Amino acid sequence: MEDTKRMFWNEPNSKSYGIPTVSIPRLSYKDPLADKLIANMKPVVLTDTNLVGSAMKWDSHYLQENLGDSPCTVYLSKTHKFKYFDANQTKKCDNDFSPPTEQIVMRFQEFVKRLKSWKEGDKRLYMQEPLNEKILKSLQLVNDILTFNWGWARMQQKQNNWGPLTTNLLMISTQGNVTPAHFDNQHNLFAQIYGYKRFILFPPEDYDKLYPHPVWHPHDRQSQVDFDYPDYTKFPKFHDIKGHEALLGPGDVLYLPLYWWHHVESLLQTHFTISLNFWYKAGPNLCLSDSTLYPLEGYQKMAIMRNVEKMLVEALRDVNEVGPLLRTILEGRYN
Ligand SMILES: CCC[C@@H](CC(=O)O)C(=O)C(=O)O
Ligand SMILES: [Zn+2]
Repeated sequence: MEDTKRMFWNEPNSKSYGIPTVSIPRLSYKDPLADKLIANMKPVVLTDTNLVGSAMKWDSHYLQENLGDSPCTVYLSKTHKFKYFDANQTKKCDNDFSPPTEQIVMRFQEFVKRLKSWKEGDKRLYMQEPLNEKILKSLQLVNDILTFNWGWARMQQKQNNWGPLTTNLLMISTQGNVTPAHFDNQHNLFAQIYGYKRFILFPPEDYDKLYPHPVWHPHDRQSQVDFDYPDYTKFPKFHDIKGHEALLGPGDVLYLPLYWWHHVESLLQTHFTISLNFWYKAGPNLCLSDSTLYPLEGYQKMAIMRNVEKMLVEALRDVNEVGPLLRTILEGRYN
């Protein structure tokens, strides 16, 4: 197994996918440029927000003490990839969809036990559980959460017109796990608590280079391109992709704008990584109105493309008719 590990990972413990990247700016949250980047929906790493300062003591022992018998959702994968899928969308796939990961619920203490004994070659583990009353039984943990830097988070939410906070997802991943390239339709303040994660981001307008699965597919919002073995015949434009890269360590917060693609991996410096995200719904500026500025931004065009695709699936009923109809509109008229 050792060789496999070496094959995939070169120093410093991260894969090289052969994708040219530029660094995402790392700024103090006090730097006016930081707020400017966030206002313009550009990614930025903030180094000193203290957003989850009270969680910096969260290690497996502390969390076991405070989450012990709480049920938590754990994904298992035979590979290092944890590609999200919506189990409710498999019916349109006439059973040729095989889930790439297993989802099980186990007591947190059981998860920690398996995490600690995990070794290369075992099924990989990825615990992903929203912080809510279901698992928050310890006053100590509730107090930690109450002492997050909510003032700063709320100020960002307000001044950037984000919608409501929907989720704080607690993530605990075995080293080397990868969340393949996808986008979310929420703004994200991603806080790294323990260990290191490497992000490669792509702007919304790279939609054509990342070939997302169709909107009706269980892997909606996920790129079809396997970054380890890209199929350049099927996905030729992936050749021209350029990324924005950031290495996140304990205390760092990445502002990951709505609809920005991201590929995320837990590095090998530590046996596991701990992260907590803050997902905010999109604000009203996603809807077109009299005050909309033209030309439209990449994320606005992405929303339009998704709405058109969804409308066609709805209207035609048969997903196999969507392509031919779009080609009829396009060929000889718009190309
Ligand atoms: C389930 C969420 C996974 C996370 C990426 C990662 O840390 O592996 C992500 O994609 C996000 O926070 O949006
Ligand atoms: Zn995501």
